[in-house]
Amino acid sequence: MDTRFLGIADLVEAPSVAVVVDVMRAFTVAAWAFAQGAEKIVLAESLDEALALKARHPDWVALKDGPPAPGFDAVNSPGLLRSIDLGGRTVVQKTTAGTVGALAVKEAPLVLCASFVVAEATARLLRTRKSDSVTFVVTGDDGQADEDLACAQYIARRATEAGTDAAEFLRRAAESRAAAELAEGVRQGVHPDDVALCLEVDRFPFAMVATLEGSLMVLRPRAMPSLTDEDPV
Ligand SMILES: O=C(O)[C@H](CS(=O)(=O)O)OP(=O)(O)O
Ligand SMILES: [Mg+2]
Repeated sequence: MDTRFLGIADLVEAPSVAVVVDVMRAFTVAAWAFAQGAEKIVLAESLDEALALKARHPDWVALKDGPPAPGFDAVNSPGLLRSIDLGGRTVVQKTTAGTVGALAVKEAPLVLCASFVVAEATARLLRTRKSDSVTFVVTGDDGQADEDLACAQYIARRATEAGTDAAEFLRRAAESRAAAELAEGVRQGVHPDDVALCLEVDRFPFAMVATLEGSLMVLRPRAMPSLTDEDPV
C-alpha cells in the first residue's frame, strides 16, 4: 500500500482514498457520538453554518470545540459526550482541525475519519477495499501533531500487518503537545478523562465514512466484520 501523510495545507488534489485523522479530539468525539446513538454527523464549514443548520433543524445537536457557547448544545469532549443520550439524533460538528481536514478532501471518492478508538475497523476497511494508495490527513498543528501522525502511521501499518503493536504509537500520542494541553487545562471544554479516552485502541467496532449528501459532508458509522470473518492478512 502506497501511503502519504499530509497536513491540510499540503493537499493539492483530491486523493482516491483519504483517511483524516484527529485523535484529540474531533474523531474520538465523533465515534463516541455514534456509540451514544447518533444517526449521523454533519461536518460544518463554520460556526455560522453550524448555527444556521441548528436553526433550520432545532432537533439537531450542535457541537463545537473550545468552551460552551450560546446556540451550541455540546462541546468537543469525549468525556462530556459519553453521558449524553444521542439516540437517533443528528449532530452538527465544527472543530478547529478535524472537521476542517475532512472538508478539505470532500471531493475524494472515499473519505474515512479516524482516531485510535476506531483504528482496527478503519484498517480493516482499507484492507477489505484493497486500497493501494491512501492519503492520511494529519489534521493537527499543520500536519505536525504527533498524536495524529502516530495514529495515522499505526493505521497504515495495521492495514498491512494485522499484528502491529500499538504501544509505541500510543506512547507518542500520550506525550504529544495536545495531550499535555488537555491535561494541563490549556484547552477548554475538557473532561478529566479526555486524554485517556482518546488513547483507547479499538474501543469501537466501526469505521467512519464521510460522504457528500447534497451540499453537506455527512459522517456515518460503517460496522466492520470481525477478524475471524475475513481472510488472514
Ligand atoms: O477540541 C480540540 O481538542 C481541538 C480544538 S482546541 O485545540 O482544543 O482548541 O479541535 P480538534 O479539531 O478536535 O483538534
Ligand atoms: Mg486535534
